[in-house]
Amino acid sequence: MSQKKSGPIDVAVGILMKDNGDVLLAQRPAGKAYEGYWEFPGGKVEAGETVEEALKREFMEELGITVLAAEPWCCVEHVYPHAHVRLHFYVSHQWKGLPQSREGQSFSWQGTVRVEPLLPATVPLIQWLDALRYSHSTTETNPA
Ligand SMILES: Nc1nc2c([nH]c(=O)n2[C@H]2C[C@H](O)[C@@H](COP(=O)(O)OP(=O)(O)OP(=O)(O)O)O2)c(=O)[nH]1
Repeated sequence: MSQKKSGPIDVAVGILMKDNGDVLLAQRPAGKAYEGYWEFPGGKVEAGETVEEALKREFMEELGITVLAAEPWCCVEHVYPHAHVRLHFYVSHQWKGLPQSREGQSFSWQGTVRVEPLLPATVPLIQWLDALRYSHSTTETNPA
């Protein structure tokens, strides 16, 4: 008999932020729930992985990017018709590589976020981003 995991599914989500405050968004590919919606890149944490390991794996798989450092930012739970998710948002100012579309998705660097629709659980995060932008020191170097 197959066993279904009860409780929320953990998802690692990364916000790459340039020194000018732009953040990278991705469009969900065809065939996934909420296809065509915009989100921050990331994906489900697999068994035996930490959230940070999942984040690094997803960024390499989806974008070909090496995340060099990322800070946990906030955690949001949301119940969709398809899943109950617990989203672990990380912010990274340090990464290596340029985003490549390895799974056919579109990407966009956004200052004021204008892409839509956004995944419902991600919408509130957009307002909170401004606080982050203003708190980040602009003295750090950004390789991307
Ligand atoms: N990556 C990401 N997922 C989000 C965000 N907001 C949000 O509600 N989610 C939800 C949508 C999905 O239900 C879940 C992510 O699961 P997913 O199916 O995209 O993950 P995955 O890439 O591991 O996909 P798969 O291997 O199962 O195909 O988290 C967000 O900003 N980024």
